[in-house]
Amino acid sequence: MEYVLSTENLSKKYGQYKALDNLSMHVPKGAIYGLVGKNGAGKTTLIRVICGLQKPTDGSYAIYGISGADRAVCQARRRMGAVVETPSVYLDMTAEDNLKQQYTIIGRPSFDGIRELLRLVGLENTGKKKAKNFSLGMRQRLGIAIALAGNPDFLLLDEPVNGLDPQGIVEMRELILKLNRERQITVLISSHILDELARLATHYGFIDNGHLVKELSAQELERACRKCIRTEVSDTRPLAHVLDKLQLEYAILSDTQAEIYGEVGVTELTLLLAEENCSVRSMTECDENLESYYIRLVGGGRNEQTFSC
Ligand SMILES: Nc1ncnc2c1ncn2[C@@H]1O[C@H](COP(=O)(O)OP(=O)(O)OP(=O)(O)O)[C@@H](O)[C@H]1O
Repeated sequence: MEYVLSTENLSKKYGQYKALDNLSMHVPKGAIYGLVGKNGAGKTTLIRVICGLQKPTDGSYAIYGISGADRAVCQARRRMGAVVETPSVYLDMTAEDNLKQQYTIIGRPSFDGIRELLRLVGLENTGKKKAKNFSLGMRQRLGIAIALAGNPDFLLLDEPVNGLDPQGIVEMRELILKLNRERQITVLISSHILDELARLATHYGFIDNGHLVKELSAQELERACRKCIRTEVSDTRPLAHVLDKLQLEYAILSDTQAEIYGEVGVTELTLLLAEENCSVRSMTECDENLESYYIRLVGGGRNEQTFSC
């Protein structure tokens, strides 16, 4: 698999405090990678290191396969755009003038493409309105337009929906999806708003105390969060027989334990098992979502409801 960004045991210390602790992650090309972590987990620090705003204390990272320690990483960074913390927007300028300013800073030879960029982020009708009079959502989208000025194919967004109203959140989501699907831009989004990430992300990295606790694709997460009934019986052989008859999907975990997927009629199953002289010791419904999965990973309980049999 081709990775736009990979890190290997990346560490960043502030004095004795480890903001990043042996963090290893991999962002595949074309992904929308959700970097999930609570406040202070190290998300912004990671993005700042990748952007070259801070030096790592230890470990390594590579952008498009080019090591962060290599001089050529500056070239690789030209393919990156980022909005870190608050977007860097000139508040006394219009959206168009902000983009002209950015074009000049990065040395683009003409202002061609600015109208298109404004259209892309939904700011084409803001005319003479200055950025200081924009809503937070408009300012965020202007920040993204500025980050897109250099035509990057990798975009890093630090908490892009923080503080946005529901309308702003929907607009941001549509913009990110459009950039990813229509312009093939790989996106890394840091967030702790899990519901929103779940609508976008194709891959996830869960960060806690500066360490990447788990990395997986959306499909793998879906499988891990699959609704199931965890069942303990006297013997899983008759259970398997009954489940085959009922055409239910299942996984045998041990001689006495199994997971059953899909809609299970608990009473019917218990009666059929009784006919096979198989007794049910317990049935536990497991129904996870991104939030409960995350809480289980970084400590806390699992979303479970137990039926006593
Ligand atoms: N310049 C700094 N000096 C000392 N400590 C810092 C510095 N920058 C960040 N930290 C600490 O490093 C830890 C990680 O901070 P970071 O901003 O990366 O977290 P985060 O996951 O982005 O959190 P949030 O969601 O609140 O922005 C925090 O405990 C923070 O206090």
